[in-house]
Amino acid sequence: MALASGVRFAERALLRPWALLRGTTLGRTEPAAGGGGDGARRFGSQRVLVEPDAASGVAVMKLRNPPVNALSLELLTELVISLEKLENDKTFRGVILTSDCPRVFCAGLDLTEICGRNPAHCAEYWKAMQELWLRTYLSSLVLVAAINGACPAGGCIIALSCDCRVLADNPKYRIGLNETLLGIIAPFWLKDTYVNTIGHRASEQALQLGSLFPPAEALQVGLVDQVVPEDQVQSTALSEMARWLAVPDHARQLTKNMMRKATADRLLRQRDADTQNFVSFVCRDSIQKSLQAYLEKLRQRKG
Ligand SMILES: CCCCCCCCCCC/C=C/C(=O)SCCNC(=O)CCNC(=O)[C@H](O)C(C)(C)COP(=O)(O)OP(=O)(O)OC[C@H]1O[C@@H](n2cnc3c(N)ncnc32)[C@H](O)[C@@H]1OP(=O)(O)O
Repeated sequence: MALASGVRFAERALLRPWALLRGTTLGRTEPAAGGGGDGARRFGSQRVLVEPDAASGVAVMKLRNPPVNALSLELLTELVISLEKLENDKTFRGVILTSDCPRVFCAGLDLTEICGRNPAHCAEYWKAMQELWLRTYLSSLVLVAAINGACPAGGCIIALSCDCRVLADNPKYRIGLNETLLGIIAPFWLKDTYVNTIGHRASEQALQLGSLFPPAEALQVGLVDQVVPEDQVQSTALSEMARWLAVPDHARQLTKNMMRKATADRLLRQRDADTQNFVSFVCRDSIQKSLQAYLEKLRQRKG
């Protein structure tokens, strides 16, 4: 997507979010299969499908950026806008976040967005990543992640930003922050999110080792709240949602804010410096070589 450079992503997203979606179809509304009234209409964009149920106040948001839901700039943008749209519609109190791609929830950062790209592009990309994290982490909605596939790195961060996580019981669906194995370092706000979820010692170990946990271990360490057979992920996510929605919104929202604000504020205070750090780090020759080699390995693994 060719975006004018030099203008901050967040400013543009807040002022004219639709302008970011050149070449996408966000806002399109179409009847859901077998659906009838407004509550069954779905909307969304090319890469984010939203199935709203006005009656229950819950929307299912599906990532569909095949083959692996890598977080491209377009996907990040569309996620932020879809979430904002639901936040602004008082009909909705909860969102179930899941994948429309088989076997993968989200493969994390789209490495092609930071490999062989210029610093301006990397900066724009990183600002979009920050924006998505801030929006999800502080969302007033109840967010439940229905993790129906592999969930490494940036995928794990999206899941950790939700209020609750349900993981399908499949040994291939591993979850965790594996950045060190790519030769990169999770920034402080990813680390903080990890620590807030599984505690300091477990994070220290898992972050350094780049651990990707299979379901039983993910449950044991507290990375996910439930592990269920694959065909029960959605229904369990809905049951969890009902449990969270049974709490009065204002009390739950204020409590969420109390628990998360300090972590988010830490990034808000130094967002530009964090972007600078990211750009200067990923643009180093040595890091570019590591990323290139990792991408190459992924591509060859397939054959
Ligand atoms: C002090 C300074 C501080 C600054 C800090 C800077 C560092 C910032 C760190 C930011 C934190 C976040 C980091 C990340 O998210 S990095 C991405 C990590 N992701 C991974 O390691 C996952 C890699 N992918 C996989 O393991 C598998 O693809 C997966 C298990 C997800 C699915 O396996 P499957 O067998 O189903 O699919 P394939 O492996 O065959 O993949 C299909 C094609 O997709 C391409 N692919 C996969 N992952 C990515 C990706 N993340 N980005 C881009 N492309 C990806 C893969 O190459 C295949 O492509 P081809 O079809 O062309 O072969």
